[in-house]
Order: sequence, then C-alpha cells, then structure tokens
Amino acid sequence: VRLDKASGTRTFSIDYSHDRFLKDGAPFQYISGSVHYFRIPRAYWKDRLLKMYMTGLNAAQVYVPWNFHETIQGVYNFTGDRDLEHFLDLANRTGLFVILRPGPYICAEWEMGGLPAWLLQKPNIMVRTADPDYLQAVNDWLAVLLPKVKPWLYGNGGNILSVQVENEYGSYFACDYNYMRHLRALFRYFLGDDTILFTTDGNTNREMTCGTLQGLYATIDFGTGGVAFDRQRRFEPRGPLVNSEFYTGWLDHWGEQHAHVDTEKVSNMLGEMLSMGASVNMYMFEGGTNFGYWNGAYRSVVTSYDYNAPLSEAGDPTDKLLAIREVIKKFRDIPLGPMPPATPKFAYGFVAMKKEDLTNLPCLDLCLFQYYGYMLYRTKLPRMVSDPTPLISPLNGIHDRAYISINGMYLGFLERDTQLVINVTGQEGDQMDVLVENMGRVNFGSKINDFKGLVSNLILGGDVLTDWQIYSLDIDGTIAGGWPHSGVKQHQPGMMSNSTEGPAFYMGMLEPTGFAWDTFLKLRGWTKGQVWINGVNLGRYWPQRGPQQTLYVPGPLLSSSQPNNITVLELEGAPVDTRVVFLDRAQLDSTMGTS
Ligand SMILES: CCCC/N=C1\SC[C@@H]2[C@H](O)[C@H](O)[C@@H](O)CN12
Repeated sequence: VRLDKASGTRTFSIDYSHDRFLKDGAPFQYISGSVHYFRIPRAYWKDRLLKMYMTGLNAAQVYVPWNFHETIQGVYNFTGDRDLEHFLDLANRTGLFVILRPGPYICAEWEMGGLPAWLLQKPNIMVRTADPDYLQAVNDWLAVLLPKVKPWLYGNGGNILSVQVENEYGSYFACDYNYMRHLRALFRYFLGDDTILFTTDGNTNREMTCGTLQGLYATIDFGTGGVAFDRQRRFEPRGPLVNSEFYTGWLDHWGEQHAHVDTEKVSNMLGEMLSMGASVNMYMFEGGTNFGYWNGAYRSVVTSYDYNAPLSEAGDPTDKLLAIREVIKKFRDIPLGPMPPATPKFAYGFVAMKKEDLTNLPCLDLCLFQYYGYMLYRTKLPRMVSDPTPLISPLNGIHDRAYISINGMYLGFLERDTQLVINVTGQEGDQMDVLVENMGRVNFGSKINDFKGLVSNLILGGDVLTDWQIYSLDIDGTIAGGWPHSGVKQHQPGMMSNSTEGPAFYMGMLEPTGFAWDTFLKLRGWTKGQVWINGVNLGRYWPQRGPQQTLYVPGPLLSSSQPNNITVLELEGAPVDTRVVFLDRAQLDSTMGTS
C-alpha cells in the first residue's frame, strides 16, 4: 500500500485543475468492470475477479441489493453468498479497487431494483422520495450497511475508491431533491467527508438535472452509440470524465432476441474514452445469473444475466474480453501470465423426471405476507356455467400469471397485460384453483410499486368471484427441507391438476460422477416453470418463449459423491418425454419454437 507522501495517509480525490482523479496525489484513471456478487455463487467470486484483473482492469464496480441482505424487515444477512465484506476482501487481495454502488435503489434488472418488497406493506408508500415511511426504512438499512462499508474505504486502508448515491435518479418521475439531500447527509454522516460521492445518470438533460446534486460528483452512462461526455461537462465543467456504465452488452427479456453488442464497437469506443483520460466502468463485465426469484422486470427479465458480457454467465472469457484486454494494453501494463481458462463444463446427459404424487404438495394455510414465488387462490363456482363463460380480470389484476384449474382439471392461464380472459365451464360449487406466479417486480420507472398476486377482482360471467381462500406456498422451504425426494408426505390439500397438463411437480436424480463441473440444464419440450437442484432454486425456465433455452448450473451446487436431487415445477405442461438433459454449453439465443 502506498501512502500519500505529504500527509502519510491514503487519499483518493478529484483534481479539478487537471480534470482527473488523484490517488495518493498521483494521477489515476480507473478501468473498471461491473460484477454482481449476488449473481455468482461465492465459490466462484475469486475466479471472476482474477479474470477481471488479468484483463487489465484496476477496479470492479459493485452494487449492493438492499433486498438481498434484508429480505425480511429487520433481519440482516451478510453470510455465505451475501458476504459483502468477503467479496470486497477478495477484490482487494486480487488487486482490484472497488467503486461501490449501495443504492438504496440499484435498478440492475434485479427484483424491484433492489428495494425490499416489504416496503409495499404500506400501500401508499412513495419509494425513492422523501416519503417519511420510506426514509425511515432507508435510515435503518444504511445504518447497518454503511458502517460495514466504512473500513473498506481507501482512506481507511481499504479498496473502495468512491461511492455512488442512488442510481439514475434523474430517470425517476419524482425528481425529489429533498430525498437526494437526505441521502447525501446519510452517506456523509456514515462515510465521512473525504470519500468521493457521485451520481450516475443517463444521457439527457432531464436525467442529469434531476439526478445530480451539489456535493455529489455527476457522472454519466452511455453505450456504443457514441461518446457523450459533453452532457457530463454541462454539469461538471471541470473534473474527470467518467462513464459509469459503458454498455458492453445488454439485458434479455422473455420472448425477445438475445442481446448482442458488437465487440469492435466496444473496443473502439473504450479506446477512444481511455485516450481522452476518462475513467470508464464497463457494464457488465461479468453478469452472472438471476437465481431464484431475483430477476427484475421492465418486462420480465430472463434468468440468465449473461448480458453478452466479456465474461460469460459461467465466467468464461470471450473474444470480447480478449479484445478489451488488447485495448487496455495500450494504456497500462497488464498483469503478465495467461488468462485463467473457462471453468470445466460437463454434459451429464439425460435424467428421467417422474411426476410427483398430486395429493401431497407444499401448501401452507392462510398467511398474511409472501413476497416471492407462487400463491394459491381457491374459491367455489357461485353458479353453474354450462356454456363456456369468460373469466376476466377487468382491471388487469393478474400479477403476473395465473394458472386456472377446476376440480383439478387445468384450463389454461391468464397473464398480466396480455391474456386477460379465459372461458370456464362447471357446476355450482366446483372448486376453482388459481395459482398466481410473481414473475419479478418492476425494477425501473414509475410502476416500481409492483404489488403481486390477484390485485383486483376476477369476474365470471358478470359475477364478482368472492369467498377466496388464499394459501401461501412455502415451496422453497419445503424443497429445501428435502421434499419430494425425502419421501416425507405433506398431508395438505392437493393444489395441482391431475391431468397431464397444468401445474405439477416432477422429481429426478442426477447420479454422482466423482466430480462436480459446471453444466447447463435444458428442458426440451417443457413449457414454463422453476427448477431446484439439491434444494437450491436455480431460477425460471420458459423455453416456449425463449430466448434462454438452458439454465446455468454452477458446479459448486452439485455433489460429486451423492445423488443430486432435481425438482421441477412445471406450470403449464410437460412433454410426453419428461426427461431433462444436462449439456456442456449454454443456449441463450433461441426464441419460441426455434430451439
Ligand atoms: C430504458 C431503460 C434504461 C434503464 N437503465 C438501464 S437498463 C440496463 C442498465 C441497468 O439497469 C443499470 O442498473 C442502470 O443503472 C442503467 N441501465
């Protein structure tokens, strides 16, 4: 560690006279990449950070998702895959500085942009504003997080060079300067006066106007469409040029083409910005995976956060990475030695899946709050409907998909914004089951107060359906407890269809091979659902929509010596051939019916 000669302390500051950063008094240009620890198994953090270092980066840009660490209000988790300080330490030991972005809102195609869903228990809360309820929750959270961060600041001996306040606030409708002033005061209180606090906003005047604040250094983000520092200069006439999110790729939504950003454009623009002396962060450098239910939505984002990034979802160096390394070589010495290779992948082959007995499924009784996954709504038909009768959500209240069964016979689904009516027939008193899926909360824009479930009435042939029983389904807890592989019978009412279609669980076993290498799970011919391996929720699959056709299975989730439990919740309909297959490569670019 080099100390500042004059004061004997470590300093990272802005030199407004020469439009640059100074580290310990010497000019410093950061060449950084975004990496999200919350999208990578802990066992692979060092592998990804080392590959970033060997590419020639000198910094990693890191979000902190509030909801990942305080999923339940007042319960804080910084262990295992949530061990932020271990990640910071690994980055430090690997030779990478850190640009920290603790939000409290982070966007990032992450569930509710990182905000915890329990904020919505106050139905009228105005998140990302000076709303007192919201600020109280922010105060409590940052009073836990920022003291953990403080020792890692560069001036305190750590590797954090600067800290971002909020995230693209200028894109949000509220434009609430009192909120940003409150955050500035909080960050200053906990982190001291010497740390560089900054903001990042998109490349428009409105965004830079509403997103910036005196005392927070204004930075900008833009992709390969063209260098756009002139906008930053209008708000920061002096100081270093900083592109905090140079888009090396882009995100994928279900049903759309897999994103692709041209390597040559990325390389050329990176070289152009670095030659201007700008500090640049590449978003993403390593994307990773939206495990479990963590994907966000603008429209629902897929499970893979490959992002067409220089390091693939599985951490494999790509041609884009090698091209970026060639550019960086022109501006700084890069570490000697080979680029660490891709982690080994293995095609474990086919695994037979058996439909689970439909009478013992993880149903819990009424529960007030469930934030993620699936809820079951049950009622009785109020009258006979002998002719096909429309079941309608007139206020688009299906958040987000509902799978409809009558007396256990699956009828089909309703979907937010797109499929708002389905025809029903039945007898008075027949049981109607509506399994509602939360597809991930909106992470950008004004619809972020994204309540889930049946948020308004269902109408059957003009009758408002009432007398609902609402079941919270602790599927993850039940599967983590060993069901259905443990043979433990859950004596609860079955909730699934007994036809070959509709929601049903399937179980299988991947036999151990003596090693546990990365692999990619393909559910060829399946429709849509969720997968767990050894109790870990791998995320959503939707091969019928695509473009993602395989789920990344990190080797550390597999056992090399014990059978690996596979559990699938298929929501619409499994194929006749209910095998699944483990491949040695990803398939992320095949939309509906082309896989
Ligand atoms: C059209 C919406 C633009 C929203 N901004 C985006 S989409 C991809 C990235 C990440 O979400 C990132 O977290 C945002 O800061 C900027 N950005």
